[in-house]
Amino acid sequence: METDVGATTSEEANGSRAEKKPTVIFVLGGPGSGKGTQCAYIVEHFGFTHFSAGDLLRAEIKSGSENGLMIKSMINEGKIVPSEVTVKLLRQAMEESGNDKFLIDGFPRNDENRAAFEAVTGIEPAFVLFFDCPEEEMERRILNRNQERDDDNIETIRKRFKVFLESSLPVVQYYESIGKVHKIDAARPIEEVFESVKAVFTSINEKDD
Ligand SMILES: Nc1ncnc2c1ncn2[C@@H]1O[C@H](COP(=O)(O)OP(=O)(O)O)[C@@H](O)[C@H]1O
Ligand SMILES: Nc1ccn([C@@H]2O[C@H](COP(=O)(O)OP(=O)(O)O)[C@@H](O)[C@H]2O)c(=O)n1
Ligand SMILES: [Mg+2]
Repeated sequence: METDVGATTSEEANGSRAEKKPTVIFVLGGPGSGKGTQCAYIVEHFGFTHFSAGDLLRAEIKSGSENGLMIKSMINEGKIVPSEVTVKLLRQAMEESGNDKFLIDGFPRNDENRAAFEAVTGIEPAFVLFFDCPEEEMERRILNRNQERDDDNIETIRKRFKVFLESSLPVVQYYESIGKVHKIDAARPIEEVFESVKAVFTSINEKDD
């Protein structure tokens, strides 16, 4: 029987009314698979705010932060920066954005990243987009990328591929095991890849209606 009409909930009464958690989609795939490129299109069409973990780390180096040198040397070695640093940057960026729908690209890159984000934010991704692309194609794309990144040289690229296989693919496999992965064939022209991406977002929106 409904007897509490007009009453405050216990959450309101103690001042800690739970806010709705933001929607987060993780965008994963090897280096050069097209994560950043596709995120730009998703933002245009579906109103998400996009954060690239790599971009946030590069901005942190530029800002002259005390972690800058450590981050720079890890990126140049293709290694994964400790989650403490990356999760803090992501959380700050999300808070400052004012939006509640996020595409997080290039994160989580290992199990430590995944567990730390969940522990700190309490957020689990709505789903995960995984851009599947052969290494030769990713290598070709990175070597043509022209973003003047210190890590876009053949020696570091090979290290990044190794880290991707050893540490990042297991995260994708974890999300696959709980049915959250939408795998996209990323070895096609940009527009064709986006057609598949669009189909994923459209079907999710329809489910919500
Ligand atoms: N489907 C595609 N076909 C060919 N080149 C692509 C495709 N998607 C992205 N690129 C190009 O490949 C490079 C890497 O793409 P980017 O989006 O930066 O990948 P990631 O963020 O996964 O490393 C960029 O120069 C981009 O313009
Ligand atoms: N979650 C993350 C993401 C990136 N990084 C670092 O940043 C580098 C570049 O990441 P990125 O996502 O910009 O690279 P791409 O996959 O876009 O080529 C990685 O090789 C790591 O050294 C990290 O340590 N942790
Ligand atoms: Mg990128």
